[in-house]
Amino acid sequence: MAEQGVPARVIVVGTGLIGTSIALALRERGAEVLLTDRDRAALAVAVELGAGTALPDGALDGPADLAVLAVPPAAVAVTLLDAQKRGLATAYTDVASVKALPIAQAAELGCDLTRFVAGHPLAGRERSGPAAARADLFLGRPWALCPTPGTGEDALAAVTALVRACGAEPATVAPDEHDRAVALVSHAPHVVSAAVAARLTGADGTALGLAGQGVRDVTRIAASDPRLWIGILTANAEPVADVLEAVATDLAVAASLLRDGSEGAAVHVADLLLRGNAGRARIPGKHGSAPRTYATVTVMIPDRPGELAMIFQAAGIAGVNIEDVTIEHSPGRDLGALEIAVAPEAAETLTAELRARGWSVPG
Ligand SMILES: NC(=O)C1=CN([C@@H]2O[C@H](COP(=O)(O)OP(=O)(O)OC[C@H]3O[C@@H](n4cnc5c(N)ncnc54)[C@H](O)[C@@H]3O)[C@@H](O)[C@H]2O)C=CC1
Ligand SMILES: O=C(O)C(=O)Cc1ccc(O)cc1
Repeated sequence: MAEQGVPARVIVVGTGLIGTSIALALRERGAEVLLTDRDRAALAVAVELGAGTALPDGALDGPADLAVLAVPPAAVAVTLLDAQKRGLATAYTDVASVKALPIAQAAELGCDLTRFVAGHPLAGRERSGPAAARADLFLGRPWALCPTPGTGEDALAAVTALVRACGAEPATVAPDEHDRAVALVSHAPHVVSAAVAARLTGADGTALGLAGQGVRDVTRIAASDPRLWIGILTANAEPVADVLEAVATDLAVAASLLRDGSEGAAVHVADLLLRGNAGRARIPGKHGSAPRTYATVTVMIPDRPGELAMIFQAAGIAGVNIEDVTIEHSPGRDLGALEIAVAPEAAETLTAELRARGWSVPG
């Protein structure tokens, strides 16, 4: 039985990364979840993972509390119309990364918008498909909701309950404002990441062998599915183009200043780097809290099975909470530098504990 406040019966249309992650989160809270996808293999994997059971083709014994449309942006409106014609649920939501266009398309198709609340979880991965799904994907993450003036209260309550059941924080925002915001914090960064990664297609072995954590960080999201992303970018074209033009200006100015080579030019390049520091510091920390500065403890780790687990165990014994970790691999060597972010007051305790157990903590 579903836990208190969790929608009892939910239909998920589209069992890819996001649909299956939502389904897994709901199953953990005891909800009944019915799944459907036009790709039979994606549906079969989601069922196999325990995300729910396949939605029968015929009539249901009554509408579900909620149908979640976890399909690409261009498919949201037609999928909503089809689901409403079948009477699948009493309330509907989607998860598309763009909001204004799918809502306008749904209105044009004559969908019942009183029962639809457009949504967008601000959590995801660079991998697609049900195999990459995780029940904890949305924990502590914002989830934008875009009710319109005609949205029914019951529908809003049902979708808000879904968001909370997934462990996320609902954030109400107008569709246009949402699209401008995500152009800045998600869509334009995606194109910039792709542009940097695209330079690597012509890189030789020497350059690739020298690749460190920086280029890995900047290009992580460039590994995403281009078919999904072209749909996102074209559906939010103007706001994304605005941000890209501003970034392009900064880059062009930096390039010409570097060619100039004078001391005055370097000061202007430094100004961009300082603005970068300031912008980065404004990104909220975990669970939307104010950004926090952590201390980094760097420990050299041999590439051996179980090494990381032992370090985490040592931190636990020392009573130190690990906030984040990154591993910097030395190309061609069986050694890596593990950077552990901890509260500044815990850095000394962790360093002493690791050294006492034989690890090398330089500095
Ligand atoms: N990938 C990410 O990190 C995030 C994606 N989103 C949004 O979530 C939605 C789904 O994205 P992903 O799960 O990443 O994609 P995905 O490619 O993993 O899954 C999409 C699924 O929808 C199915 N599908 C496509 N058209 C369909 C239709 N007409 N009827 C039934 N099923 C259909 C596909 O077969 C596929 O299984 C997109 O709208 C995307 O903008 C939102 C937040 C994060
Ligand atoms: O992989 C990541 O870190 C992401 O940022 C994924 C992501 C992709 C699309 C969205 O609409 C929201 C989040």
